[in-house]
Amino acid sequence: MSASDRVQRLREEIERHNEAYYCHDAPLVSDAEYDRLLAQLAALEAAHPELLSADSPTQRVGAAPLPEFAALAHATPMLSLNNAFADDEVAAFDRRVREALANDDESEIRYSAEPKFDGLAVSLIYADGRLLRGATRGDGSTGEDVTGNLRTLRSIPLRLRGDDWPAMLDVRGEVLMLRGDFAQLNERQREKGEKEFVNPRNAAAGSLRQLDPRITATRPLRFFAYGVGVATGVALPATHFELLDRLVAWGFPVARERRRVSGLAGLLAYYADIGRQRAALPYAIDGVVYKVDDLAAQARLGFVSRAPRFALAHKFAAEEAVTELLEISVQVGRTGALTPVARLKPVFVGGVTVINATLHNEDEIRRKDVRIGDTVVVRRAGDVIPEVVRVLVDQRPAAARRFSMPENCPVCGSRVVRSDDESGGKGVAAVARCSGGLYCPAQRKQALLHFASRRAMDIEGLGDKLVEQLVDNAIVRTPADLYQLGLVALAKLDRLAEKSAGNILAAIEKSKRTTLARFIYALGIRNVGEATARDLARHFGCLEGLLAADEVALQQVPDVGPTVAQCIRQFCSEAHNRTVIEQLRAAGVSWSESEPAVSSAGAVAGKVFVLTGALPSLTRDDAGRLIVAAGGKVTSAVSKKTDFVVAGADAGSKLEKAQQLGVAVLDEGQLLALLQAGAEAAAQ
Ligand SMILES: NC(=O)c1ccc[n+]([C@@H]2O[C@H](COP(=O)([O-])OP(=O)(O)OC[C@H]3O[C@@H](n4cnc5c(N)ncnc54)[C@H](O)[C@@H]3O)[C@@H](O)[C@H]2O)c1
Ligand SMILES: [Zn+2]
Repeated sequence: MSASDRVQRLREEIERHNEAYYCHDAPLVSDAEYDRLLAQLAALEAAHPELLSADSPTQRVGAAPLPEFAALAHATPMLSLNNAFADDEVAAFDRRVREALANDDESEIRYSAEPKFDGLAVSLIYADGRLLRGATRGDGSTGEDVTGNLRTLRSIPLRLRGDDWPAMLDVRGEVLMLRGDFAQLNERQREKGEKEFVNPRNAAAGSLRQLDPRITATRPLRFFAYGVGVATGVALPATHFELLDRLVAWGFPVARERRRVSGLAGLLAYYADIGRQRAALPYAIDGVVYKVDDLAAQARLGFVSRAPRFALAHKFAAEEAVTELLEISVQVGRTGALTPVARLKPVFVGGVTVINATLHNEDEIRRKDVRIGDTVVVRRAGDVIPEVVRVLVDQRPAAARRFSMPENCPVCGSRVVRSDDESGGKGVAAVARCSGGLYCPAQRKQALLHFASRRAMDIEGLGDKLVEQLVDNAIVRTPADLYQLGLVALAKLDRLAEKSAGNILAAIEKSKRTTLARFIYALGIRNVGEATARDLARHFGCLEGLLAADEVALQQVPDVGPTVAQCIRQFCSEAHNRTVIEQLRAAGVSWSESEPAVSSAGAVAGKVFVLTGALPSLTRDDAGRLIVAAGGKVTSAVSKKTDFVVAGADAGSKLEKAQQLGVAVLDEGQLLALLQAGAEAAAQ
């Protein structure tokens, strides 16, 4: 293809993206991809100056205003900024400024440094201190009149404060949406079944460019001022930094993070500092902006076609990039949850090369309609795991394939089951899990630690480090293997002296005598905690009864609902788990078949207790055991069903809740008295 054809193609493609981005607030590609295309075009035009034309996207700002809005001509143009990504580009900028201002090399330039807001630029015209008109940037010389919409923003003063303002003032600044507000807006849009926005910038632009200001009024938009276009009638300060102070005095919000810095070192230090704060800032920024602070010097430096010479945008590495999704594979986590992971064509994003990105779960894949072979937008922000944000559907190849979760665990082959799950703040989502909890290598360490924990089989000394070594050296695969361990194998492990190896073997041996409740709890069945395990043990009396029970039978047990019943059923019907249970029993793990009869006559029997705070002499576990032995029940959350809250020192929200609900509150002494009374009643 000839250079002229390539230039033509690129211009058409870029114009298409400009229209989608600036006119419809719905970009088709990531900013990084767009910037790449623009850089390609600029490079071609530089190599072939004869192809350069004034209407090239490299020479213009933004896009023409939409005809739906009245056009508003800017008295002084609203320009873009020259961009830099690398430090040496910043050094070149600083050098150019010094040369143009004929500074000798000794004195450093003073700059005003500010965050680069990722929103959209507007101009606000004040006449005699009152907001007269407001417009978008448009193509730089003509914008869209959005006065009515801008009036709905609380952060834009309708009247200027003080009385030293210019008779005519053109304030330049950015309209944006705070990240928290953006997330909430998208949540609402999703609930209403309306279009979600790709990012805060597009949400802000789409919200401001509404034909009906009443809609804009419902959108959480903010304004931050960063400059002045025109000011008549009063003398302005000598520096940009002081001009920002003046804007504050007139009632405008400006960036709190702005600083005055000197020379190249000052610029780069500021860039690094804001880069560290970036993820914690309430608004999205895509870099920082450096401006020569001295306003007279700014005027001398002037402008090139589409940007001032006195300013530079130093951008952060793109947090989003576009790449190809080659395959979807499945990872099994410590708790058995299956996570689909996108295998990507390597792409540079957020400062590193990314080859995998999470797809979270099957619902997310369906919601985003991600298919194998798709071109996708990948985001990596801060230290967050890279994720697939969305698909560029118009680039989908015919051969793209849908993904479905495997029926069997890719690690151990056990059946995969789906259950509703609270997944970290994202609400309820159907999570696919491997049901081979006792057998699955992916879940081994977790399962063993739980099995050995104090309230389960109580194997003293079998902690994190040891489990790690036992599993990594393939000495132990399932809890049943623990009972086959010998001194020789154990003593070979790092840092384990013969004596402590002996202690651990003794602890393992001792754990063989247990109770049914502990054993059930030790199995680590999802949603079966200590209290439920106890209820199950009491209800069925023997393990065989539990293993044989169907979901209906399981729901006869107090507090066992459909979800818990289903979890138990799935666990017990997985053949791999049954094998491990048989091996455990064969190794000698045992309990007396009917649990010790519980007293039921006392004041405590059948009552529901919640323990909170530190008791003076009993540990919380001891108190719990005493209550259970007396036939009571211990739960963790206070509700209307709670009979007593036992509160010690530093009791917090649970005590408050009890007081709200009018639940009786006991101290340790009162609890012991109640237990005593219960025991006496039971003895009669
Ligand atoms: N994804 C797409 O399809 C697509 C299409 C077009 C443009 N874009 C993106 O838009 C951007 C280019 O647009 P641009 O020409 O507005 O350039 P720009 O956003 O890189 O820089 C100029 C703008 O910076 C803003 N700004 C923020 N903080 C500022 C501050 N403190 N002082 C001065 N100005 C500040 C102003 O709004 C100004 O108009 C690029 O990031 C590009 O990737 C993307
Ligand atoms: Zn598995």
